[in-house]
Amino acid sequence: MRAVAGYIPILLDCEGRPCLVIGGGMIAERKTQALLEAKAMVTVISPELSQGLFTLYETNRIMWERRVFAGGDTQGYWMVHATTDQEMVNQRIAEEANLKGILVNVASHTEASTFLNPAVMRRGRLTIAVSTEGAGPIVATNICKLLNEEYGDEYEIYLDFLYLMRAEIKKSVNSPKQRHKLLRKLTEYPILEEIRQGRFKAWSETQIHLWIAKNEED
Ligand SMILES: C[C@@]1(CC(=O)O)c2cc3[nH]c(cc4nc(cc5[nH]c(cc(n2)[C@H]1CCC(=O)O)[C@@](C)(CC(=O)O)[C@@H]5CCC(=O)O)C(CC(=O)O)=C4CCC(=O)O)c(CCC(=O)O)c3CC(=O)O
Ligand SMILES: NC(=O)C1=CN([C@@H]2O[C@H](COP(=O)(O)OP(=O)(O)OC[C@H]3O[C@@H](n4cnc5c(N)ncnc54)[C@H](O)[C@@H]3O)[C@@H](O)[C@H]2O)C=CC1
Repeated sequence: MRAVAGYIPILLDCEGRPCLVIGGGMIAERKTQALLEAKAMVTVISPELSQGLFTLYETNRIMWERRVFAGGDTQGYWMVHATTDQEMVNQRIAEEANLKGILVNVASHTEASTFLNPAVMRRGRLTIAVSTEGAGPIVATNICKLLNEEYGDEYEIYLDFLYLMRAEIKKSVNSPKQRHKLLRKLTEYPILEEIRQGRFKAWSETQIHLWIAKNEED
């Protein structure tokens, strides 16, 4: 058994990157959907496709090579998902990708993967990813459902506000020490409460600069 906590959670920028999904069933469809949401360029290799994948192919959202996996197929890809129902094939895909240093996820065999897909919940700029390191994917999904109730729509508005303020502070305050002070102060400001109570109005540019000027002096 693998020791626990052997993974580093990271967020990957997949935009425009060539990703390969091998297999065309429901699991391939789920992994493809996630890749498309992250704006990846997806190719599927499989003799057949699920209805959902076929629709994506017909609408030119993915490329499809209608055949079984062959040695060398992973060449040139940035990331690979092995999702066939043939464990031996999935293992071969993993070995090949590993030799080439390509990120690989094996749906049928956690230990053969170089990365795992956590359960995910999103609220605008907030992403919460939950992993059980493969022990219980359904438990991970259930924890996400609980978090989904805890972190409501107010976080979307709140993080958009923080994003804007952070960008302004980075632009107009040169000293790193001052920037840190301001960014810390900003998170102490009761914006979330204001949003929850329906009292929050987006700050104008003048308001933002006044706040920066006032808090820089303190
Ligand atoms: C290691 C990991 C690798 C990976 O796929 O990245 C993995 C591995 C395996 N899953 C298996 C089974 C199931 N997985 C799900 C569901 C999900 N699985 C996901 C992730 C992960 N699954 C990664 C670790 C996550 C973590 O850290 O906890 C989710 C969270 C995200 C996603 O898939 O993107 C997604 C939620 C979908 C959603 O929320 O919609 C269901 C339920 C369902 O499908 O409804 C079942 C059936 C019930 C059961 O078996 O528990 C099997 C056995 C296969 C077999 O029996 O042959 C293996 C292989 C093994 O155990 O070795
Ligand atoms: N990680 C996860 O979240 C989960 C993983 N699984 C695992 O994922 C596997 C796939 O699940 P499903 O999509 O439901 O299976 P499925 O049977 O619906 O789809 C398998 C697909 O692989 C294709 N295929 C078979 N041999 C191939 C080859 N040599 N080359 C290319 N494509 C090939 C088939 O044509 C089919 O499209 C399961 O066998 C299971 O081990 C299952 C549930 C959840």
